[in-house]
Amino acid sequence: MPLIDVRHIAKSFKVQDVKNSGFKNFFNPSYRIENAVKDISFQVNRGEIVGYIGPNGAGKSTTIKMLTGILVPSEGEIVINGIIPHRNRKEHAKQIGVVFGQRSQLWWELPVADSLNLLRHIYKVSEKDFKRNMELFQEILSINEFIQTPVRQLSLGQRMRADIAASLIHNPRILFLDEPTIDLDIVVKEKIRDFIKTINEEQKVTVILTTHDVGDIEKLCDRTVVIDHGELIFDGKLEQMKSYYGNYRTLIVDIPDLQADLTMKSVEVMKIEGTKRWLRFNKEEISPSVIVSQIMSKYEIDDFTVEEQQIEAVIKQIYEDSVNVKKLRSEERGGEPAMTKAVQDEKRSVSV
Ligand SMILES: Nc1ncnc2c1ncn2[C@@H]1O[C@H](COP(=O)(O)OP(=O)(O)OP(=O)(O)O)[C@@H](O)[C@H]1O
Repeated sequence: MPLIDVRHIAKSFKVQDVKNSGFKNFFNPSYRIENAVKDISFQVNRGEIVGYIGPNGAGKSTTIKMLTGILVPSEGEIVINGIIPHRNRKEHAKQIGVVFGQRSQLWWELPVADSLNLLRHIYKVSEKDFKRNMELFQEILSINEFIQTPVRQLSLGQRMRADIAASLIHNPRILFLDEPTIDLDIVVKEKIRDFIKTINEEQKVTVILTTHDVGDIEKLCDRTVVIDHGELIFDGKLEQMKSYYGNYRTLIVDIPDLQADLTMKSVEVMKIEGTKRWLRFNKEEISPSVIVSQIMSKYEIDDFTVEEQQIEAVIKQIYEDSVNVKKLRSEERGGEPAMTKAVQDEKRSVSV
């Protein structure tokens, strides 16, 4: 049985229509329904680290809030280790740790040590477990450097380390992290990644994290779930994602004629820098040699290279809600769940 079972959840918000929010409509405001999450299902097994990613406004935080019991799904059902989060918040709180990157759960005026001590009493953590956890927090997060400092005086990196420690003080089985490395420098990012990896490997803590950082995904996530406009568009291993989105390549051509018009079917001009142009194409639809010969029939080419699709580029495209993602959603999925498509791709061992 999966540890986290999410079935057909949806979440809608009623929001006031800003277009009609003038004085005339003051006494009679109009509303629209914002469907933040639409029919999302996935399961997570114990010990997995899942990257939950997608462009801004895709519905990531809304999902995390439903998983933690903060929000009640408008439709569908979530069962986590036998508990329905919003129905049994108290019991659920004991089994989860939560970190929202942009908000602290610590007491602003208190030194970190006092906050951790308070949480220890709230959750009734034994002396032995508390001591062991504090040693681990020091070993990987170097928490002693700022343990006596009031939270309001911490740097963002220190605050995040303190928040992560606080979320794990009660040895939860599951950790939800919403943008845990946002705006942090690379040294702190690495510390946090090491820490997540350690608690996952040594204590089998299951982790779901949302992030905009490709490094977090590459270093931590066995599996990625991608959502866009509130819908699940991919669920699988990073490598599967590469082959799923991997039909795209970039041809970099150097054309001295700055006015050259490279409008072509199945080719998209992604970037222009001086005489260089980056042309993205689907290798199933057109080959680079055909593109080059079409260009050469009109213009002189000084140089050209074909770039392989890097995983960073794939993820970047997803974050940027690129044409690529939209195209796959509308043309290739044809209503079929993305996960099925990815698994089929793997079975067919589609080459990248
Ligand atoms: N409380 C709310 N009331 C109304 N609309 C909301 C509320 N919370 C989220 N939304 C809307 O739901 C959609 C999804 O928001 P959500 O914060 O879940 O996205 P996200 O993927 O976490 O985005 P980001 O990466 O920018 O944080 C957005 O259009 C957002 O404006």
